[in-house]
Amino acid sequence: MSHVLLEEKEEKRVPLSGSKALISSIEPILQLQQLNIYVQQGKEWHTLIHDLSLSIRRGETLALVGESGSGKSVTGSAVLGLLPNSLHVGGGQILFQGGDILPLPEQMRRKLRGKQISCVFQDYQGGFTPFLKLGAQLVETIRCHEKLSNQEATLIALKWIEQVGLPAERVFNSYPFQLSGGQQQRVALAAAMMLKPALLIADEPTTALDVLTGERILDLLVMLQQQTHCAVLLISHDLRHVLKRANTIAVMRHGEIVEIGAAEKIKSQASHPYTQMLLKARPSLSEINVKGNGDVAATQTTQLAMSGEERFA
Ligand SMILES: Nc1ncnc2c1ncn2[C@@H]1O[C@H](COP(=O)(O)OP(=O)(O)OP(=O)(O)O)[C@@H](O)[C@H]1O
Repeated sequence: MSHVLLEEKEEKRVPLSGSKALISSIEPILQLQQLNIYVQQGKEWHTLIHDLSLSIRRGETLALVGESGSGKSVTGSAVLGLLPNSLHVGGGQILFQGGDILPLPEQMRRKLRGKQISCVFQDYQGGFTPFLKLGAQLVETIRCHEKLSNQEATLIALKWIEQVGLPAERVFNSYPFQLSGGQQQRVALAAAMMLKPALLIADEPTTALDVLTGERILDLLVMLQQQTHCAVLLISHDLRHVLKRANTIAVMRHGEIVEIGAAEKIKSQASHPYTQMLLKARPSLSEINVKGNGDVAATQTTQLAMSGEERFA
């Protein structure tokens, strides 16, 4: 299918009212159908991802979880069209808004990335140029994809910095190193969402952050997703961390999905022993008592306004 067709479909998108009930009536934004990815070792190709199928609808979050090395990031990279040369998609389809994007030339995949399929990674610093002010970087990204003047792009960038809970003008005029990790991840989220993508791939967006900052970033991600109704592929090694934020959970092990289902069902009736093991793997944040001035329940702490590390000094 052509890129033009993808853009036509993009324009015909119907915004949802936020009701999860509406989700099922809309065609999937992303569908992976029996995806197979191989790695080259010497002269041989070995299977890394085997017959992986999943789908995410508009307004839905699917969490792809599993232990380190299970193939989550490779799957996300395949959707983004960013697989390294040593890895190769050897079968299956990646349907984006109904069309298989695997056969598209790199130039078209690049156009999709950032505009219609965006991403945030664990390494938020890697996403920014260290010696350029953040505002200039956001404006450049916007103008790369939209025919807008500098002034128009600046207004959008300022709006989105504010949207992620940061003081717009100050952050706009800051270098990345002048912000904390949590603040930089907020700006990375603004950058990922400001072009209103149909699909956001969030690959371990909280792993490099402390637990409470990570919780706030995930809450922010959910809030932005509800505003924009994009589909989210949330990649995490921590099942319990994503349970309450995802509609669907897909559990990966050794390159295969071993269990997939509604988050509530996975939580209460996980059938695969590996899923059950992940559920027992570590306590949820709500079960951790944070020691501070007296014991403070972590769930309460996350509801407090941005504080400490995240407050813009
Ligand atoms: N460029 C590469 N060349 C060869 N093998 C790779 C490459 N990238 C990843 N792999 C292999 O693919 C498998 C899946 O890696 P992947 O990064 O997707 O795991 P993951 O589930 O995302 O793990 P983590 O949670 O640690 O990021 C691993 O065995 C890894 O060694």
